[in-house]
Amino acid sequence: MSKIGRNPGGADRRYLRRAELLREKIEQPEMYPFNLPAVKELESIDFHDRVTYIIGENGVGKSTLLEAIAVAWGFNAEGGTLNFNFATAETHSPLHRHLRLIRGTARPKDGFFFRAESYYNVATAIDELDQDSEPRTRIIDSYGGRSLHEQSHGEAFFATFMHRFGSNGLFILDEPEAALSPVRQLAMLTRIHELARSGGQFIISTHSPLLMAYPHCRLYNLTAGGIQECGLEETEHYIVTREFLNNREQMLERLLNDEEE
Ligand SMILES: Nc1ncnc2c1ncn2[C@@H]1O[C@H](COP(=O)(O)OP(=O)(O)OP(=O)(O)O)[C@@H](O)[C@H]1O
Repeated sequence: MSKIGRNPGGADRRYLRRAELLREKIEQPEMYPFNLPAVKELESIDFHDRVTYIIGENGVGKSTLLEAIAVAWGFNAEGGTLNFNFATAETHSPLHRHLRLIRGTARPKDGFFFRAESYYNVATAIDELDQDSEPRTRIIDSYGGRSLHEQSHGEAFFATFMHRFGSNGLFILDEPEAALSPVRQLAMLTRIHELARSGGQFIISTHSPLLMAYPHCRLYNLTAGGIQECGLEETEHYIVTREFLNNREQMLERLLNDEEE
């Protein structure tokens, strides 16, 4: 079992310090989500005061872990702020009931659980809540004023990060790069920096080597062997991307193994 590194000494500005798995209460360890390799090996995970990245192969359990942390904190399983409580499908795992969250002394003033896969449902929930409300109390105004459904996926995601995310917030983001161009991903790094400097704490699951490049961070790699802390340049995402950009011709030749047509 792995016990993930503690934060070094100094002032602790984290809202969420640690998540611990309460293994003794698990009744069916052979069932999802307890049978996921990353969960099997998890004991506790310490969060960075600015950004904690959760990375790993498709299907390793990143969304499951992030969702459990978000739900244990009080967020809606399908995403949004702490005020959202809609549910289009009850598909979230019971992992949150087996997590103990160790909170900091400071309380966040803002927060958002963003998950790319169900952001459509958040957009619908906002439209519905705004349908009968006074113009001056419209929720969408805090997202930039334009229905998220009337924007492209990338525009809607980006409007949320730029307008809705505020100071002193806890932000849990599951694959926020899903619809963002490389330029927007870089702009998102700037936004993360602004928010982190004004008291924001982020937990981000991502496949993007651009988005995982924020330097004030802790990066955890979920693998079949458990969870390992690593540096950006040790990640497969960084290594494979660099290899490809530096040796595109050779890699394509190997990948496509072209025969005369
Ligand atoms: N409700 C469920 N019941 C059973 N298995 C599930 C359920 N939801 C997800 N899984 C399985 O659990 C594993 C982890 O899924 P999860 O979505 O957490 O992976 P991920 O690391 O976020 O993947 P990706 O990078 O593709 O988003 C997958 O093999 C998936 O098929």
